[in-house]
Amino acid sequence: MRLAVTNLSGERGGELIFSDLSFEVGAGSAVLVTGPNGVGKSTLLRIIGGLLPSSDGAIEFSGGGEAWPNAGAAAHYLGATNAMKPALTVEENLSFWRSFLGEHLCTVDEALEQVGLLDIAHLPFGYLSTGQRRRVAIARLVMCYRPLWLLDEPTSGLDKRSEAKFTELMRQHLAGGGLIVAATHLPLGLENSQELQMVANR
Ligand SMILES: Nc1ncnc2c1ncn2[C@@H]1O[C@H](COP(=O)(O)OP(=O)(O)OP(=O)(O)O)[C@@H](O)[C@H]1O
Repeated sequence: MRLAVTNLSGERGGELIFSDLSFEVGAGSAVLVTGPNGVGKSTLLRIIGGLLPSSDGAIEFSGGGEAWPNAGAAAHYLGATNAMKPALTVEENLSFWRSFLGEHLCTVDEALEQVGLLDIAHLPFGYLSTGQRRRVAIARLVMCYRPLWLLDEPTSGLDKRSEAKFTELMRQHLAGGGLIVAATHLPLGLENSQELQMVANR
């Protein structure tokens, strides 16, 4: 599988944020998107995931067959807000995502075990600390398969131990032929990665 981004432009609120951006990433590899605050890293991830329209250029996802016909279908998107309902328990949130996403790799309990949160599965998501919330969102990635992981500041709020565990999970994903595009201000500890430095458009 391969993701190719060619001459991509993105805008927010009618204003051009970046233009002529091109890169490719293949199976087993990661792209780390870096650059100053506001340069458009999150915007880029959201455009690749099909959550925002591009204003120009092309995004091609090849080799995914009928199951993954485009980048949006092939992607898990881990954004800043974690995509969980605060009033539902951790277990209820992940059970919803498991039935919604399909492509099961493991059960809810096994996913929570992987991020070390099985003991708080009964708590409402809204009670959790910042780092615990992030770890529940990471459990979603390992519970249901998607070849392309789009990660927005994935280690934000994680303690050292959780960060190391997440690096291990990203390595496993890459070793299984997965792809990662991550916006980050911090190194993620991945060997098979290239950096895409975004620079201000204005
Ligand atoms: N809905 C919106 N309307 C107008 N401008 C927006 C909107 N959303 C974001 N922006 C602007 O788009 C620009 C790019 O934002 P984006 O979140 O992609 O940056 P980023 O590189 O991810 O920043 P950071 O490193 O702070 O996370 C910023 O200047 C932001 O203020």
